[in-house]
Amino acid sequence: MIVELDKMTVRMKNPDHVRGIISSIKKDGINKLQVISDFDMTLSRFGWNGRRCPTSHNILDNSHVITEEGKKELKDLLHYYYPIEIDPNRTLEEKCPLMVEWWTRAHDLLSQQKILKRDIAQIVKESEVMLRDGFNEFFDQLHKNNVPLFIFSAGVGDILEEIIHQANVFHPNINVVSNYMDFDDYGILRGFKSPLIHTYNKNNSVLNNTEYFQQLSTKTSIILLGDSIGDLTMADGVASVKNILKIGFLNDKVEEHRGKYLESYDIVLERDETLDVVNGILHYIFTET
Ligand SMILES: Nc1ccn([C@@H]2O[C@H](COP(=O)(O)O)[C@@H](O)[C@H]2O)c(=O)n1
Repeated sequence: MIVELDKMTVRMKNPDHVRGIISSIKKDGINKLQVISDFDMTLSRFGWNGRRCPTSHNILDNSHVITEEGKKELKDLLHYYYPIEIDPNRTLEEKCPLMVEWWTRAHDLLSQQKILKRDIAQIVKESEVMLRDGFNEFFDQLHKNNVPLFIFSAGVGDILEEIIHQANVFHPNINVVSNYMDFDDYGILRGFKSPLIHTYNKNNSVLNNTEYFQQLSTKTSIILLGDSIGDLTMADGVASVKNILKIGFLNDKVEEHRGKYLESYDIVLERDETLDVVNGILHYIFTET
């Protein structure tokens, strides 16, 4: 029914279950659907031409406005904490305080760098960030069909919004919750607004009374897109979920993480830098039969 599900990059623990959820979403109709997605390494690419693409944090870290010493300190943090973030042998209880430590230290370093609000657009333009192939179709299909897209990101909100704007796909159906920069009256970065969102607290605890989801209480079918085990709780604020299809991009240390991802996500996309499968599913749901 969806040819993209036959791609070599697709793995499913229970293909019949997946087809069942997709059929239920289609049967319940477009009016009941919402998409909840992570940003970094989910809507943006993990790699291109054998090189890692930057996260929204990395875009700032590597930019011309950061001193050489600042760049080194930020890189040292990345090299220390990223392996912890993706370590399958550590528990969430172990990881959470360390993630808070990473984000806090990185945000403090960035806040000492005199970053100007007016430089953000240029910083993004000069970066190597790329949205996944097929992003135009993804954003446009959702917009055209009035399907809300909620982007829940532990990245930097100002940066990811600018990326989406520069790609000309920031449509009115999009809502973002992320870490936003706090600029003073002179437009100089002074800190980051709370609450701090890291990989493993993407749930109700950082959504203001889940006001957004309350407005969307009739949207009982969900397609969830993520690249980390932490992304699986992004839909926890939705009161009445009838159908949920969880699609996970497995980008890094694929063999080591495969088992856990197959247990957790309905569809696992291994080293797939495209949105082909998501677009195929959306196209099937949106096409009248
Ligand atoms: N200082 C930091 C902190 C985090 N990261 C990475 O950004 C990703 C953001 O999370 P999403 O929820 O948007 O996927 C996260 O996976 C961290 O690896 C960073 O690069 N620098």
